[in-house]
Amino acid sequence: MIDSRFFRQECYIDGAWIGADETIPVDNPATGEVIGTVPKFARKETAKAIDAAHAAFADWRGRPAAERAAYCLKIHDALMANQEELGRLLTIEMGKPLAEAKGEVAYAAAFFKWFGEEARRVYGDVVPSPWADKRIVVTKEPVGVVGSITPWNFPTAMIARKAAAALAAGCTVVAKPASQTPYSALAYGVIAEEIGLPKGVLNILTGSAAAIGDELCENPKVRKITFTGSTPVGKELASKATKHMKRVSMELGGNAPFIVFDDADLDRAVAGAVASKYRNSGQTCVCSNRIYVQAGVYDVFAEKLAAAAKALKVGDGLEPGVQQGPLIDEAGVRKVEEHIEDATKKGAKVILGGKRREGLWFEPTVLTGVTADMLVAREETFGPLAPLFRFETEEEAIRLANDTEYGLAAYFYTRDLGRAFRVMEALEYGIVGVNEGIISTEVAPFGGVKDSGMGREGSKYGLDDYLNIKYGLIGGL
Ligand SMILES: NC(=O)C1=CN([C@@H]2O[C@H](COP(=O)(O)OP(=O)(O)OC[C@H]3O[C@@H](n4cnc5c(N)ncnc54)[C@H](OP(=O)(O)O)[C@@H]3O)[C@@H](O)[C@H]2O)C=CC1
Ligand SMILES: O=C(O)CCCC(=O)O
Repeated sequence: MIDSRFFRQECYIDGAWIGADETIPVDNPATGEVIGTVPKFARKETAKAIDAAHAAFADWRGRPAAERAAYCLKIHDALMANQEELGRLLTIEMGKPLAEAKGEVAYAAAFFKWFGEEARRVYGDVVPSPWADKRIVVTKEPVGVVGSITPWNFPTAMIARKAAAALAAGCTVVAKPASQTPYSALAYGVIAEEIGLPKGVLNILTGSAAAIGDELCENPKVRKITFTGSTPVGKELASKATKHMKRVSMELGGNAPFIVFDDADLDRAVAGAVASKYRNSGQTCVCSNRIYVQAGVYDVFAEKLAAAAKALKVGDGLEPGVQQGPLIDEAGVRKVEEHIEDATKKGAKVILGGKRREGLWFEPTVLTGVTADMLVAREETFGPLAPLFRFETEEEAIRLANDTEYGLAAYFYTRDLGRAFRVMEALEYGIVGVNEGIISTEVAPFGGVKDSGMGREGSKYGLDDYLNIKYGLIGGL
């Protein structure tokens, strides 16, 4: 049992906490211990939450933007005031090191601040009219009830990216977190209660993913589906959402290339690769998945990366100084093993790590001699495995980097300004880090192209995903 007022084992629907007979156990990936349960709700309870959000919508959208902004800022303040406690809860259910978990809480809070500020800047337009006696007015309106489904790897921040934009825009929300990490999400219910957010504006429910997903997609009162998670589930949800022509935002899988050119600042590239690859033990959709290194610096880069990765401290995320927590579950560990096994069978060499440790930990791993025919070139590993591919020319690097159905984040390192622009423009990705391994910030648009999804989160563009445009023609002047 976790000693925290944020630890709630019931769902938050229409401003009330509701339990269930049927529950889902939740464990701590570092210890394997069951830390609690959450309700296993299905369609009926989801419909109830949707009704609550629908009933709350008219009042919420009608409030002045400044009032909605004030609530967002209160959520920001509550997250920051409880950063340590919420960070611990996140580490216990998800496994990431406490420093990263606290960083995630601050990252989540930043979205509430950003969108709270943006709420007051939802401008419209007056379009020059082609008629002397008519005027054209364009306004923006909240889309309505939003159904949000989020993954386990950023249980606090992924809800924030969606709910902050939705609430600021005037939408109400029904949020379904991942079953493996529900408590960080339910903590928003405690915050909503404490700051007096009107009931029904934010509802959080746990349970059967398929049943909740179906109700969110098929219930016509929901006007938008926003999802972060795997590409197959995202495609399924997007296709179901077409039944009622709902708006959709999809933040899906990635297969990020990380390119190191001969002219790169190698130490900077190594630091960027470590940050990008091993953040959250490799469990992010923007983690570099394929590291392409130009032939002239391949060996020295491999050596430096292995040395840096070797220094990472692996252990329970609550232990001071730990930088690599456990993976989320056994399937996650098996996927890393499978990628290593496949690569070594086809000729790759393990120069660091390569093995799991007792429990769900995996050693930070570096592979050399990796080629395009290996599994790791095509699939997202979602673990602490850095595969190094060798390339000769800029054209080859771009071709290899783009040779994937994904298009979320890409990274490259060069000191040549012309190359920086050329390669940035040639990469078919929604996000490109040039001489930078960490690209996330609430002020920039996060999102992908191709099978990595559609829509943008964060930034001034992030609000548009929650707004409909209305054109008014006023005649008879
Ligand atoms: N883009 C990203 O950030 C992420 C990408 N991934 C990728 O996906 C792989 C699998 O991870 P996984 O957690 O299984 O990702 P999923 O896409 O399965 O899960 C993400 C969210 O979707 C829910 N969900 C699952 N199935 C359905 C469904 N049929 N209808 C509605 N909602 C559903 C999950 O609920 P529940 O937890 O209850 O099953 C969870 O809340 C990872 O290894 C990684 O490659 C994973 C997480 C995040
Ligand atoms: O993995 C994800 O789904 C999101 C990555 C977190 C971020 O950097 O915003």
